[in-house]
Formats: sequence, C-alpha cells, structure tokens
Amino acid sequence: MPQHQPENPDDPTEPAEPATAARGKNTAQPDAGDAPPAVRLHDARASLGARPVLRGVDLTVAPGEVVALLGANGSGKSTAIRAIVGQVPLTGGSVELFGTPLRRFRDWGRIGYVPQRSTASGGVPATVREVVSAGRLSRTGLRPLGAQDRRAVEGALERVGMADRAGDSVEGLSGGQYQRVLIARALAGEPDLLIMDEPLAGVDLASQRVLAEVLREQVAAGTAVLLVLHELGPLAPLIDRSVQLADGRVAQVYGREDSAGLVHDPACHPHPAAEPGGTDTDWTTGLLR
Ligand SMILES: Nc1ncnc2c1ncn2[C@@H]1O[C@H](COP(=O)(O)OP(=O)(O)OP(=O)(O)O)[C@@H](O)[C@H]1O
Repeated sequence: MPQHQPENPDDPTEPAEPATAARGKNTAQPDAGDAPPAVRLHDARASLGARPVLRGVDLTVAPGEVVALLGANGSGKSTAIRAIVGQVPLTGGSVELFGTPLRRFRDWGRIGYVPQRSTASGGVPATVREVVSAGRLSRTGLRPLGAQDRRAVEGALERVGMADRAGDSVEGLSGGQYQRVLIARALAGEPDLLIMDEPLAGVDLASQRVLAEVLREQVAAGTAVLLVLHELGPLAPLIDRSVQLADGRVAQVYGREDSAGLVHDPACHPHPAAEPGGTDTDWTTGLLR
C-alpha cells in the first residue's frame, strides 16, 4: 500500500516528516523541521491553449527531500515543473518557493533548473565551460566571475565527468554529454533546490550512475530535489516520495519504501510490485523480472 501519512490532511503530497530526519542524517545537518518547504504547490491549476492541464495539484517538497514526479505522457508533469519555475502561469491555486509566493520570489540563485532536453545544443555556439558558467549568473548578475564562481564551475564540471571537455563546443557533444553539461550548469549555482525534468532521458546507464552519485552528494549537503522521471533507475535509492500525476491531478503518493519497489507498465503507470496484475518490468532497473 502507498505510504500516506501527511501532516496536513488536505495535502496528500506533504511529507510525513522532514527528509533529513527520515534519512537519519547526523545533527551537523541544518534542522529542516522549522524551515518552510522548498516547494509548495497548492491546488495548482493551469491551461495550455484551451486545454486544462493542471487540475488542482498539491505538491510539497521539504528541505533536503527528494521527490519524484511520475505519470504517463501528457499527465502534466512538465507543466507542473514549469509552473513552479514561473514559465507557465497558474489560472488558480498557488506556488511558493522557500515560503515566498512565486510572484515575490527573487532568490533564483537558490534554484537549479534542468529543463526537459530537446535538441542537443539548441544551436548555441558556446563552450561547455561557458554553458556551465551561465549557472552562476543568478548569483553574479553582470559582474565578472570571481575565484569562488570559477571554483564552483570547475567543481560542477568535475562532478559530472566533463572537465576534460570544458573547452569544447557544446555543438559537438552527444545528447547524454549535453545532459551532463546542463546538470553541471544547475550544480554550478550551488542550489538549495534542484528541479530536473527527465534527467535520465536518453542517458546511458553509466551516465545515470554518475547522476545518481552527484545527486547523492547534493542531497547529503541538504539540497532538495524535484525530478520528473519515467523510470527511477539508479536514482531509486535516493527517492523519499513519488507523486504520480494522472490527467492533471495527483493520483497516488508513494513513500520511500514503496517508491523503491515501484514497477511500471508500458503505459508508464507505476504501481507497487506486489499489486495484482503487476507487470514484469522492474521500475527500478528497467529490466524484465
Ligand atoms: N504548448 C502547448 N499547447 C497546448 N497544449 C500543450 C502544450 N504543451 C503541452 N500541452 C499539453 O499539455 C498536456 C500535459 O503536457 P506535459 O508536457 O505537462 O505532460 P508530461 O506529463 O510532462 O508528459 P511527457 O511525459 O510526455 O513529457 C498534454 O496533453 C500536452 O499535449
């Protein structure tokens, strides 16, 4: 059965306890208990064209928590993410980031965003280092990068295994390499909240493992993470909660244990492995059972 113990009975996506406590971190970590949620989406409604796409979504991500947003194609995952970063206006409900309503939120340096990948480089004639450096912009504004900024950029490149390609044009990268660069760009800003839309799409298993390790370090340092995923893959052990959307609404919420055991069917409808009628594909590995 899905774990479902919200503090606020009106918001089934609210964590039952701060993620730091759930993960048993040591007391050197900041106490997330009193801090406002990194993300709070309440009764969010949005339309694209004439089509209602979000139809009352509640979603909360606590500081240090890792939440996966799941659901079939077209269920509204990307739209929810884009609403959170202000790219899609809500027609109803609200978004708060770190306790501040989105319309008043200015602290974008706290947020690292990896959008859904489209074309490899978008035709941008830039080097890998230049793209990753753009991740510091919300912190530096127009001033040139200082020593700390450059350290953050080089550190992010190292962490995703792209330091040796720093001077290369992004136009010559493979899709998976470009995805690593976009992740490094988000990391370079040293965010308190990472939002990633399908970071595993088109990424080979080795790169997925690199991303899992990068995220593990980031989460250990207290960063909250919201990810759109079709398969949990190597990220499964990191996921505190999985929120499944269907037709613009939250259909189901799975706690940490249940998330790790999710399997998916060909229509991308996750359900626990033990559920009658379960399919033979392992959600966590993508392998046939
Ligand atoms: N620009 C647009 N104009 C009109 N409808 C749109 C637009 N973008 C998306 N939609 C529709 O909104 C719905 C939700 O799309 P969204 O991209 O949020 O889904 P998703 O769950 O992220 O899907 P996927 O898993 O395929 O990425 C879909 O029915 C889609 O057709």
